[in-house]
Amino acid sequence: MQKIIFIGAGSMAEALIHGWIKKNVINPHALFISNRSNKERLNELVESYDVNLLEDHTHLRDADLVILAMKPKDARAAMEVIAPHLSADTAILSVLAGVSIDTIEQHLGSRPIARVMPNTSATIGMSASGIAFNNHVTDVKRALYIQMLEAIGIVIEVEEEKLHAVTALSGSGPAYLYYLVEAFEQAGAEFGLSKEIVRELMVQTIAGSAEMLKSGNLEPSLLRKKVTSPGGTTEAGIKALESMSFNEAIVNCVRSAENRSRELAREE
Ligand SMILES: NC(=O)C1=CN([C@@H]2O[C@H](COP(=O)(O)OP(=O)(O)OC[C@H]3O[C@@H](n4cnc5c(N)ncnc54)[C@H](OP(=O)(O)O)[C@@H]3O)[C@@H](O)[C@H]2O)C=CC1
Ligand SMILES: O=C(O)[C@@H]1CCC=N1
Repeated sequence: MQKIIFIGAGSMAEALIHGWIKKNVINPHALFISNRSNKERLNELVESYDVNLLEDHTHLRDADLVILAMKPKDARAAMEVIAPHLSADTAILSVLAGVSIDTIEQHLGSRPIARVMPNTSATIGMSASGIAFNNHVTDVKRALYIQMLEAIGIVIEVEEEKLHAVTALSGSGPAYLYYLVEAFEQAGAEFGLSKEIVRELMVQTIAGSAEMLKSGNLEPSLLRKKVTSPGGTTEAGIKALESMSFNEAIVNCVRSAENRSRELAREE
């Protein structure tokens, strides 16, 4: 593709740009970026990635793909600005949480639309992405978009309705895990371990556990059992988690995020 235009140049847009350039999936010169007003941010990205500034919206006319990467609350205003400049068949790829394909079609007309829910690990090519398409996306384009996303992580095609859950799980998921590491660092400090030491130990523990889950086909409950010596330290720790309704807390976390995604869809 010769011309991919980002409408929105924040955290998620940069994660995609960084990952695609780092993995040589897309030539930086094929990427054009725009945002609402933060020119300094645009200049920073042009400097960092050698991408192009979208000079004005007339350049949207010959775009191969337009990527919507603004916050859901800003989507309506953004789409109203770009709508007049799109060609009839310009494809849209939206990373917006909650905002449905139907809503995008209401603002941008009937056209090929893909909804993707990636996460910021796209930065290092380790995203977990859910994707859904409308029926105007040809099989060739579906394969192309999936290939672009597979270059920066895993991609799972789902029904659009399931993207609420995907957003709540893997879209927001990195933040839950970062929060967990913050708690481990806080706990380690009580025993005189520096943040750096705890960080190194726990990052390796998380990475190793992830690899154990990926490499074997053992259930997490069995892997957990293999760690939990009867009457040992792990059992004591798990009991403390159970006493604080840890499992319920995680389920409620995901429920709340999934519900928020549905609210975002209604707010549009
Ligand atoms: N962050 C994440 O981990 C993930 C985010 N997402 C989704 O990605 C989208 C962006 O999130 P995130 O990158 O975190 O948000 P940021 O706040 O970091 O970035 C939002 C960007 O949108 C721009 N913007 C706002 N209004 C307009 C407009 N009218 N026209 C053009 N650009 C506009 C902002 O420009 P300016 O700064 O000039 O106002 C900014 O560049 C959201 O919809 C979110 O749901 C999806 C998966 C993961
Ligand atoms: O917090 C949010 O709404 C966005 C979508 C998933 C991750 N960040």
